[in-house]
Amino acid sequence: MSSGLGTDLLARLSRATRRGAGSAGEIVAVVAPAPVVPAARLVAACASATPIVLFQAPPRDDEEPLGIVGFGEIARVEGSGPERLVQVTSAARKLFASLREERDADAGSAPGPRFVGGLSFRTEAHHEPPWTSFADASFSLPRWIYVARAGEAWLWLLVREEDLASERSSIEAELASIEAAFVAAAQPAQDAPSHGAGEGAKIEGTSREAFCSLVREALDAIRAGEIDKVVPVAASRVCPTRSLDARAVLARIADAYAETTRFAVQRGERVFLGASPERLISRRGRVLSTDGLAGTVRRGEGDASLVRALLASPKERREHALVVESIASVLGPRCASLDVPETPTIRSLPNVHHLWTPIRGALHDDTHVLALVEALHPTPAVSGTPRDRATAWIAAHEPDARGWYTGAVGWFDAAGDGDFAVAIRAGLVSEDEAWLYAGAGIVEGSDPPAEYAETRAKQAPMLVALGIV
Ligand SMILES: C=C(O[C@@H]1C=C(C(=O)O)C=C[C@H]1O)C(=O)O
Repeated sequence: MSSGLGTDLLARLSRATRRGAGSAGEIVAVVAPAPVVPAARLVAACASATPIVLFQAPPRDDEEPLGIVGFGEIARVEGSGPERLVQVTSAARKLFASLREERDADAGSAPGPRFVGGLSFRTEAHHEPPWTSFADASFSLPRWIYVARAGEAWLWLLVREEDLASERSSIEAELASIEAAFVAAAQPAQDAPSHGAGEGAKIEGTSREAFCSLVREALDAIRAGEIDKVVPVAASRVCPTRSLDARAVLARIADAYAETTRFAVQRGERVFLGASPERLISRRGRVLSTDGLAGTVRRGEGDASLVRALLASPKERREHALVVESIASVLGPRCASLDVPETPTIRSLPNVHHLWTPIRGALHDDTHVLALVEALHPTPAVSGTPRDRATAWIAAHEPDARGWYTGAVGWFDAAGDGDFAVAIRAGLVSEDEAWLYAGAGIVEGSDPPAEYAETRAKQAPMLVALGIV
């Protein structure tokens, strides 16, 4: 590409290393302005640098969209068990302390290096297939970090001081392929004919009858007073008739669901990717925002009356209120002010409408975004109420491992700012299979076949991205 991004970044790296004290263990981070391109398409256009991570937030009324792409890894921090996020926070803090940021004047406002990754729904001693390569919590500090914000973008390159000489040629090769990817990503979207699962692809998994009987068991537990709400999840496995290209699937879901948070985390041969409408938490300094999102209707004919019925349904409103109350009770004590609208509005997506309560607050102190994730996750939107009993019900009754589905995916930086989305409307894609998931909130009055239909509607984004519907 003619922008000279590669030459520019390499020259900055050389200058930075000449300036530096060169202490072993130090990570040098250099940054240069980069072209603004759709983040998911940049991932799709760059096949060579792995693992990949992506976090692409939607434009919201008062905020600029933020696109983050990571290629490769300079470090990975992981945690397991109940302390998983404490472990991640402390390992990340050490890495941030060893990071030396070198910025020229034209990159003074570039958002700094950041970790991107996520966490599973619940902690496990060993994750079951297909989730074996996904730890309880796992975050990448990428070697290459593309950050786009407010019509500007930058590319960071992170190198360990002691590896500079030995890695120079591989860095140059990766940079050449990333430069080529910037050119390709700037072209108008083309629907590659090879993106999908192929003619005759099979889907196997939880049958309608099996899901309905799971819902009936949930209703029994609700009637017995054990729980008020629970969110069972069903899994399906797509067996393609040709090799799947996870990056192409990602580009497709990202284009089709631009109003959602698009994300991807690659571990080994598998990429967990999706388009989530639900924000778990976003923190900038002491300002936080989150979504109460629960209560769903499938879009269809007479859309306006479907919306009115959703807003008027006591059952959907109760299901929604349980989520909002729980979020407010977790965040209330941590906040100097918390704005929780009294009535929900509607969040409309191409496949479904949801009841939505956007919540904003001001923290008392500089609580790290990961501490907020720990406090909020899992919300009753993906587990139920009371939370511990609902989660225990899920562990005892759900037939398939949900892994990171209904966990959270996001990023955090050295200041403890970050954004996390609830990891839904997502699937786990590798060359030879794709696992899709969907859940539905069950409360008293839920109708099993209607809940099953709701899970089908929620799988639409992944099915479209896989070329199945
Ligand atoms: C569990 C899922 O979605 C959640 C459940 C919802 C509901 O039951 O109405 C709505 C939004 C999400 O919080 C899913 O998409 O798999």
